[in-house]
Amino acid sequence: MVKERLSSSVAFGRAIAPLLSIQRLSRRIQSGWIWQDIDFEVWAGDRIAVVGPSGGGKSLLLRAIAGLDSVQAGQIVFDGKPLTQWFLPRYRTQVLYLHQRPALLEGTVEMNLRSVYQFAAHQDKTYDRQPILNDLKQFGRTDAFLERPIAALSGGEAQIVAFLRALQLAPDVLLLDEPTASLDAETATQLEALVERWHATNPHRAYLWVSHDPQQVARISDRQIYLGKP
Ligand SMILES: Nc1ncnc2c1ncn2[C@@H]1O[C@H](COP(=O)(O)OP(=O)(O)OP(=O)(O)O)[C@@H](O)[C@H]1O
Repeated sequence: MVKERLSSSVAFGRAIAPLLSIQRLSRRIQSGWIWQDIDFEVWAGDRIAVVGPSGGGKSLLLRAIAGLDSVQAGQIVFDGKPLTQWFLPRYRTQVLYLHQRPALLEGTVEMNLRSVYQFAAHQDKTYDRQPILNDLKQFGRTDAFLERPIAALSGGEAQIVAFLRALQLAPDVLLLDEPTASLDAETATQLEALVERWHATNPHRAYLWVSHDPQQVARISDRQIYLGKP
């Protein structure tokens, strides 16, 4: 069962076409349908929370939108073009999924930040240290943090690195899967601020954010997509 709650603030000043259109999307696993006939649109500027009980299929929805899992019916249209017609690595630079427990490579923080530029999909971009240093300041960290080995990072620090690695690529849409679930309140607030800054920098941007925390949902979203039993 999917319900969409719209706040009154999202109806005005919109672009003429949605960034993402989710059309009659359905996902089945061995035990049956997780969700069926999901329909909604993501417009430039949207801040959407994906909410509902555990097992409702929130992660599976984000993974499907990211093109990481296949679906049994329906389609996803991004920028006017069905996902099936997108070169997936290119699509995933623009619609970017962030795991709850991000995978980082062995080596230093900076090696991880640089590593994404090796991929063909990012070859039109170059690593820029200064904005990263500015962002790190927000987390109370200096240049020395870039030299830290990944193996020595806390879970929260690893999440910060994953965010910086993703945001430096300037995606259009972020798919955030409980990104602050394992963080202390201060780091969670800082990460929220980082996402808000990324979002506010360009009116073309939007995000879907899975959260179980009603207070966070109120802070970070204008609309909610509910997945689960009615
Ligand atoms: N790859 C998979 N194969 C089969 N079943 C899966 C797979 N991934 C998830 N599931 C099942 O699908 C259901 C929905 O999983 P999902 O992780 O999307 O839920 P969720 O709403 O994100 O839950 P939570 O809030 O606890 O993170 C769960 O019952 C889960 O066990």
